[in-house]
Amino acid sequence: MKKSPLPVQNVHRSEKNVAGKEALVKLLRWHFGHADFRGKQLEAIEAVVSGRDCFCLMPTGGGKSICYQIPALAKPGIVLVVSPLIALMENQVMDLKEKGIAAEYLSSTQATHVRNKIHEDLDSGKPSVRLLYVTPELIATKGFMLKLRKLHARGLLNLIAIDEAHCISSWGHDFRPSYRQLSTLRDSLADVPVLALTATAAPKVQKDVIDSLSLRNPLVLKSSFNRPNIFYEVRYKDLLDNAYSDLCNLLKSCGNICAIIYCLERTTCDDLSMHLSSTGISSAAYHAGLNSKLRSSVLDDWLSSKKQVIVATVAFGYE
Ligand SMILES: Nc1ncnc2c1ncn2[C@@H]1O[C@H](COP(=O)(O)OP(=O)(O)OP(=O)(O)O)[C@@H](O)[C@H]1O
Repeated sequence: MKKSPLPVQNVHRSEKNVAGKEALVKLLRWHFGHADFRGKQLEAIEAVVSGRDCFCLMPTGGGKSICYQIPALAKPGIVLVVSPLIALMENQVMDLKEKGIAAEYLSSTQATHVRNKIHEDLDSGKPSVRLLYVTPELIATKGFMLKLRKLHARGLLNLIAIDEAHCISSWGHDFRPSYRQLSTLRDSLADVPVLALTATAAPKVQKDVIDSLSLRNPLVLKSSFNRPNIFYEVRYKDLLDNAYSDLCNLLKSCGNICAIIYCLERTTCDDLSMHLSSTGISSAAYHAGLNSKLRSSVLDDWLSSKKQVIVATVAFGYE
């Protein structure tokens, strides 16, 4: 069943912080079913809803999306989300739509009629979309920037959220030249608050993100990277009689497993995967030496539990 948006108005006029918080928690519970905000989420949301720029460093899976999804529900207008991956945008938009939240993404992969419909909505007197996901490449086009300016002139642009903001920095591990173009957002849409989100902790990258996006007196939030639900154990390969058997025993002792084993080299992935399969653990290798069709079928098999273990290089996770 689709939920109708809660009629929360003036959350942004939260001189009384408590009332603002209550309304925001209500939105979180109603739309996402979470009991309360986690870590620095509320601080980030309150900052951007009040019009302040924010730089938010949170570990992977820390709950960054809520920091721009709740503001989209708390104020009339549109939140623009810049995201580096079309697959990521598709997933989030699908999830949001299932929750009854009006979200769309614009990408070159969409059919023309789908894109046209979104543009018609944006041009209409009262757009229904609350979250609009786009790639940095689209922001760099003159036509789309003009559209953003028009939305802004009509008072409809609430917030610009830049996901995976470290991609803007050439010091980062995922530098993406088109992210550099995002610096023009501040020139063209000067007073729209910007929320930069990343899980990359290097101080050089953080400074570069803040400078490149010309964030003004941003609230800088850094969450702890300690994940109490994750257990770490180090075993020294040199001290083991047979590292492969040790690994097999460990996997078998875990029962019904779903695992990723990272290796440094492609040949090790192939070799180890073959070894695991020979001992009855269903497994497949994943690395850049395999063509994209095969990689995606390995991924599907793992996601659908047809394969228990993926033995991968860092290619797994980048695509
Ligand atoms: N306040 C909350 N309470 C409970 N669960 C939450 C809360 N906020 C987010 N989550 C859940 O945490 C998970 C991770 O959230 P999300 O995908 O936004 O993280 P992320 O920081 O964007 O991760 P990534 O770095 O992978 O993009 C999701 O399953 C989400 O539903």
